[in-house]
Amino acid sequence: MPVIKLTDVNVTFKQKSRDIVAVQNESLEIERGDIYGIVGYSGAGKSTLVRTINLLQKPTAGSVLVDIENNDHPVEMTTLNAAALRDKRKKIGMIFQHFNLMDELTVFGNVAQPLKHSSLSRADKRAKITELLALVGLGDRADNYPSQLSGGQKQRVAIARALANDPEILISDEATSALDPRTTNQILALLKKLNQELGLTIVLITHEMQAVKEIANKVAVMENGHIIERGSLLEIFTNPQAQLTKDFINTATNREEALVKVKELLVLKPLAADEILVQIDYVGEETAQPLLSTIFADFAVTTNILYSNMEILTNTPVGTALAVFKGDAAQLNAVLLAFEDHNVKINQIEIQGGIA
Ligand SMILES: Nc1ncnc2c1ncn2[C@@H]1O[C@H](COP(=O)(O)OP(=O)(O)OP(=O)(O)O)[C@@H](O)[C@H]1O
Repeated sequence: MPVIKLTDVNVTFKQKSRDIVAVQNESLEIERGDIYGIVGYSGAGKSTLVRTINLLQKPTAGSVLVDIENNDHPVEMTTLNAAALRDKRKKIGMIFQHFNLMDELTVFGNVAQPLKHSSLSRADKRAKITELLALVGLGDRADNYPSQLSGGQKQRVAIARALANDPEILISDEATSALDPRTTNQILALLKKLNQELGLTIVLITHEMQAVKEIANKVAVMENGHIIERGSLLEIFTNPQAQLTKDFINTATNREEALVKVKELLVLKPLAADEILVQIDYVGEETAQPLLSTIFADFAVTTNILYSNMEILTNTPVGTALAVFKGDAAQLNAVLLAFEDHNVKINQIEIQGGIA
């Protein structure tokens, strides 16, 4: 049983002049322990869809099942009364782009907020807050005020606050969008640690595919209120279908940029008649590298690698290389077939103004 199951969720905002359909009959299942990235440009409907999970946004239609207790008895959130909903929401923490801390409270006071009505004793609350601050790396900042903290530290306070009631699910709504790249990576690393150590399910709303690539194991891409593509991180990165998905991936890798540069280079210094430019895409280190290392011995084809990049996505190496192969036509053809036989994607790339 997934921990979150949205079915045919529709959210329509009634405006004076027209209705805005922010989410159009979308369904989404999130498994316990997932870090599920929801990617899309501003206005795609990401926040609206995800906010239906804790009913911060009431769907116009559809079902929102959440199985917080992990007992295969999910709760239909849309049917809960106010008290029951408050109770469930405690188990769904949230963090935001602008942290939403209370400036007049100390770090300790901010993290204490969600525990105001908890049945814990004063001493237990204090111990809990101290433990949470240590967990997010702010053990020595309890008495500071938000104005004394950097953006990354503020987000850590917000994370500690979101964890105060031991949630099962954490919704991160553009939580790293206001941070610089280094701080972003630190916050993402913290989220990953919480996912691994606490078993926290994380829903990561973002317009940055880079963030998704760092920590998510699943991805949904949204556009105009629809999920236009979804899958494992590996599937989405290695075999994107929609143009929008491809665009997002290009922003998170420098593949496209490398190709443009290599093409420019080869216009200036054209390929010889016995040379071809190829793009090699592979998944898993056992695939392309052994082939590349024996091309000369096997086919008398020489290789000049102009660009090569490998990333680890959910523990699997995913690589791209741009290379010039040089040899006689029959041998070049044999090389291309050998790569395909080993499930390595290889494409010959045409160079405008050159012979390829
Ligand atoms: N309370 C609201 N009233 C009216 N329209 C709304 C409301 N909330 C969102 N919308 C509209 O719904 C659409 C989806 O917005 P949503 O915030 O879900 O997008 P998003 O993908 O999360 O983008 P962003 O990252 O900019 O918030 C937009 O057209 C937005 O203007």
